[in-house]
Amino acid sequence: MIPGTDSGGGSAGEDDPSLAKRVADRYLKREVLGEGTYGVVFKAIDTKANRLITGQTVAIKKIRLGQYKEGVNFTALREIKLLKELKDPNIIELIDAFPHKGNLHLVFEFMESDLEAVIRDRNIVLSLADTKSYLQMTLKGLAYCHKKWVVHRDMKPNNLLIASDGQLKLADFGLARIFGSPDRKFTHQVFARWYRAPELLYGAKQYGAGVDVWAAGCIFAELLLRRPFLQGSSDIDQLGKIFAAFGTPKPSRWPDMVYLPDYVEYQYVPAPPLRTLFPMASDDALDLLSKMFIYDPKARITVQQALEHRYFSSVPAPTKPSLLPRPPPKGESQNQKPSDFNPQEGPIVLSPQRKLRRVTLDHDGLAGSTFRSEKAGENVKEVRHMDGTTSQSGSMPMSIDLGAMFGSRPPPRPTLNSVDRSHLKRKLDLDAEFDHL
Ligand SMILES: Nc1ncnc2c1ncn2[C@@H]1O[C@H](COP(=O)(O)OP(=O)(O)OP(=O)(O)O)[C@@H](O)[C@H]1O
Repeated sequence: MIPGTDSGGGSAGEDDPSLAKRVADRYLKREVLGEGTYGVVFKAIDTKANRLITGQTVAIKKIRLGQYKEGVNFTALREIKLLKELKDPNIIELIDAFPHKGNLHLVFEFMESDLEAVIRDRNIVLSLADTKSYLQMTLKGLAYCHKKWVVHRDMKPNNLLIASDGQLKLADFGLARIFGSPDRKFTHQVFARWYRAPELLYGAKQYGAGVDVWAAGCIFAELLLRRPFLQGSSDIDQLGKIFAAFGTPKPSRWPDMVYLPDYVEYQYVPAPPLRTLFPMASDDALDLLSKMFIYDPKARITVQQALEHRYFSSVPAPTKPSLLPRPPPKGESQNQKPSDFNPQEGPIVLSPQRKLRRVTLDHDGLAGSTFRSEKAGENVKEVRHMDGTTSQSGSMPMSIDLGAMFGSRPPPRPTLNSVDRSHLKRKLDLDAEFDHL
């Protein structure tokens, strides 16, 4: 137990404000590391890690409680206590959690880098053994949590953090469940869609560990391709991209599909050979990928089965974590990511006519019309069809041109600098606020 905090099993300072202040005093705030879906993250020094070690670097995620104020004390803190009990080499350790000044502070072990930085770093060459190692650590972390009945639901490469010893650790476990589905208007969530399983995209309310397997499959694919695999610009487009890659599912292949809340029928397209999408992958890698991308979540491979797949026992053996190639630690390269996002680049939207209810024009300076999907209320710039035509509503072509889907260079991820300067402003404001801790 942490000195100066309660010993009764509750989160530190949960019901005693002076105790919360004492806990907050324990952490010396350093720079802002970034801002995510749930709040801003700071680097901090733990001045009282334990009697022997002081000055341990930690990362503190400060979660704005605003909208959760009513319910967070009981449900969320109880869930967070459960997260504190998750201890595994491939799970980021939640060291402490305490409320302070209306915010919830989650204290994590500090991590030097993340998998997104590895994938994006063009100076890094990833061998087959390196890819195998990163995937294996991802699956091991998932296997531990699934055994404890915790589903991540928000797996993506920037949630896979990398420690100084090369160990990959899953972060943000359980936060989606505790704090609800994040608001998709945040840029972060736009990317989360690329890793979302088809059952989630079809609006499944009840889902299982299979959503994490699908996301891990997307991450595996991204490691092989060195770019995000299925980059949908809306939920509808995401399903279109998935079906273009793996063929439109027939109800015989996924019987529960037609009962999902947002189910719509897509025109049938056959699956191209997987090998055409991953020309460099080994046969074992392709076999595992195909099992992680099975449509019916009940038939999809489990994480444990994936770990036992022959891909992991065949040569080459996974690289030892300490020998894995890594980008420079945070701070050295973090803020120098090139901005290559082009907001003028319209997404390709493949959407069944039935999905469309309303199409509005907007005039915010970016080219094209605004597409509003009935399901998610998402606005998408310009509806551009596979044949190069554009339209505002109605008769959308149902043909899928794989060349258009996979041939062209995908739009790169936006960076903070290029798309959302207001985030930066908010970060700085919060930075000042944290000084009062
Ligand atoms: N334990 C940690 N150690 C070091 N840096 C961290 C840690 N946790 C988060 N960060 C960094 O803080 C920033 C914000 O992280 P956060 O997890 O809140 O959002 P994100 O991963 O960027 O997006 P999302 O919330 O959508 O997952 C990121 O740059 C992330 O790498």
